[in-house]
Amino acid sequence: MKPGECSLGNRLPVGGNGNKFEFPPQQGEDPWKECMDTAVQLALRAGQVVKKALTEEKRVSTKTSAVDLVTETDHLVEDLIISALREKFPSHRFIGEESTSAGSKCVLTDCPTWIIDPIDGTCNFVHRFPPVAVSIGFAVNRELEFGVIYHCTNGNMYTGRKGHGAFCNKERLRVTQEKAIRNALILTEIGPKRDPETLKLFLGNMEKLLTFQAHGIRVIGSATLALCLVASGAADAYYQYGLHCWDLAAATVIIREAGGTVIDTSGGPLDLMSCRVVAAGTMELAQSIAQELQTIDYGRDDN
Ligand SMILES: O=P([O-])([O-])O[C@@H]1[C@@H](O)[C@H](O)[C@@H](O)[C@H](O)[C@@H]1O
Ligand SMILES: [Mg+2]
Ligand SMILES: [Mg+2]
Repeated sequence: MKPGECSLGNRLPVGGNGNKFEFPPQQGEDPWKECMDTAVQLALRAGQVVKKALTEEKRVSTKTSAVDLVTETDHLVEDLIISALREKFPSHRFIGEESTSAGSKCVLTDCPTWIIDPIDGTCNFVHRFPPVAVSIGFAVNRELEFGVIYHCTNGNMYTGRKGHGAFCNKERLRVTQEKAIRNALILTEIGPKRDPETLKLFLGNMEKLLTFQAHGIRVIGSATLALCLVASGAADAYYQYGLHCWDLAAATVIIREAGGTVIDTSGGPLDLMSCRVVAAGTMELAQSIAQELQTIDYGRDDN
């Protein structure tokens, strides 16, 4: 099988260029429902492991900087999730935060691909600060199909499936309709770089939005949970430089299915691998924020 090609086991793609994933239309079939149900069960199972480990002693290491933390639980949970999925869906592909950090290629092809952050908010996890999540996203033909984000300490299960809405547990999620920075509650995250130039740009972006009389800016330590708060209407927008595809994949589906928009900081379409994002309940607010931001270069996940 050549890179980018993938087989469905007993289901071969129909027509197309052999690389695209097309299913024969089958009445009532919902090709990815089984995958999403599996993701929810795995997020719950992984979330219990994280919750138990939160209060225990941890061995902490660092990755790209002194504040970019990782623990043995991040690795254990990612291995748990990927091994269970690989057993059930052997033809699928996987992008995991810790596998990527260990050298695996971070490449999105047309194949069904799972995009996993085993612990989002590892710094919070190390400090026993509650916002900690397991995030599982899923894409086919490079299109995000569904996202599952489990809040490990309060038990909220956020789900979103393309064309089927977004939920927190059983409650439907809807974004706000706020269009102006001056009335908005905005969330962001700091990212792992702490050099003086980056800090100047990060604080400058915050200062710019505050001079536009934003009601407030909040940093909670978990990009995925902050994006879920936008999807639930508890905040109006989110922006960040320095997050990754595994922070974005699941949450992007959830926000879109809650009626929100997720775009690039340039104001153009979202580029999942670009390590940057603006998300909001309305396109007007997303664009207003994007045009005020100074870019902080974090490279790309797929480089
Ligand atoms: O590493 P992790 O805890 O999964 O994810 C974290 C993100 O949620 C956060 O937005 C970012 O600022 C941190 O640098 C880190 O990437
Ligand atoms: Mg993580
Ligand atoms: Mg993360």
